[in-house]
Amino acid sequence: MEARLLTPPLKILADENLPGLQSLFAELGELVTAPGRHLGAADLHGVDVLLVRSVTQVRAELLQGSSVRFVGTATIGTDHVDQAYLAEQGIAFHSAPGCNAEAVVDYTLNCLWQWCQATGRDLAQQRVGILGVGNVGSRLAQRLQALGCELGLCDPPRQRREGGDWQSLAEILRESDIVCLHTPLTREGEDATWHLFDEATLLQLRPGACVLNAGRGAVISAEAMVKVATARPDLSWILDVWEQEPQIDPQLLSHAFIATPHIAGYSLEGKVRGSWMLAQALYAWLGLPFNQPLSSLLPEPAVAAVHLNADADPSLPMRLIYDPFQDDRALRALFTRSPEERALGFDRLRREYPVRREFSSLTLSCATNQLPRLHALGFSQAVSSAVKRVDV
Ligand SMILES: NC(=O)c1ccc[n+]([C@@H]2O[C@H](COP(=O)([O-])OP(=O)(O)OC[C@H]3O[C@@H](n4cnc5c(N)ncnc54)[C@H](O)[C@@H]3O)[C@@H](O)[C@H]2O)c1
Ligand SMILES: O=C(O)[C@H](O)[C@H](O)COP(=O)(O)O
Repeated sequence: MEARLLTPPLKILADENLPGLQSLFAELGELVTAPGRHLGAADLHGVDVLLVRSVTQVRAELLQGSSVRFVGTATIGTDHVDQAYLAEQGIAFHSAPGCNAEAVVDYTLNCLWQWCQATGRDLAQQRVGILGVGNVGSRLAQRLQALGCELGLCDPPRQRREGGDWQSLAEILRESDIVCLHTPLTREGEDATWHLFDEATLLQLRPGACVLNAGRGAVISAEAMVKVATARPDLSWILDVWEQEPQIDPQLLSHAFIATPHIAGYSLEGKVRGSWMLAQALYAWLGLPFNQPLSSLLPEPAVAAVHLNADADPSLPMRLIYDPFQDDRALRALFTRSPEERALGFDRLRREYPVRREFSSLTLSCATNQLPRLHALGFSQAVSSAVKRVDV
């Protein structure tokens, strides 16, 4: 148990891209915001609590000699934080496990649906291999299974802990039409994922397969991916994360079927839930009650209910919520510019990301027999007369 050394008023430094800051943290003291990518030791003068996103490297170089006692990251991934150093220094650390997992699943289903449409496939008929079956992977498995997809699951740490029916990476590569990567980025130990997909691994993909990476870029070697994509034009790539963000290899981008700027988890719900989970953790650490419900931070969605007519395209509600090609076009448009401008543009696209709601924010009714399939995709079912309905 960590000693609680702090009592309000506190000085809190937070990434300017965390939503809900005023409402969640302002009463604890002085709240200062800054762009996270370039935070340096000089910014931490007198700071007690540091709240970051994945773009801030939280390591000894940043924290040495600082007054910070609590670090929170409003993200699922924690590879940007040296947790061993924090523990050694007695600095409390909290992340936001699962905060944007639903958003990543929405993104993944939407992109896979688009890929199937473009290549004349039926998503329900595909065999999907999922690598990393945690908060994201297990939700994805549930929704794909409800759609009727055949699944292969690979998660060696869970396999060792729980036993049961799992596949090896080699089996996933050999048997899957679609391979989805949802592992953390780790560099040490028997499950290390850094460059887990090198040239030899990628060459084992079955003909015509699609790889989707919404985990961390460096789980696939970018160099190997360019080589294999060039040699194997039968393969498709859906990439939300990139080795060396915010720099992206233009060659790799040119091979991607869908390319997005690390926004798979960027639903409004996901981002707000991240901040809210940090507030819960900080209040608990301070020994203070925290009573703010998550719902108080979320506005009503612009469209809360949709009725699909008999001839409506069943992918319509997915596209209504989110069109990955909009993000894809915005990212590719940066590539007429210099490398420096592209990197700045990558961060700008993320900073100014438009409001995107989760599938579950939309209640569907339907005049066709598509309803069970749409509900399996994650849309809500109950139709209340109180919600605004749009007929399409
Ligand atoms: N693109 C985005 O916007 C976005 C959003 C959220 C999370 N992420 C990334 O996705 C990752 C997964 O998220 P999550 O919430 O499911 O995390 P999680 O920790 O709940 O699950 C990760 C799973 O991967 C498994 N795993 C670890 N090493 C593995 C290996 N070598 N092979 C197969 N499985 C392995 C773990 O056992 C665990 O079950 C995060 O660590 C984060 O880096 C990206
Ligand atoms: O790990 C996560 O939660 C996601 O990758 C998250 O969406 C990262 O977003 P960022 O913190 O870079 O804004």
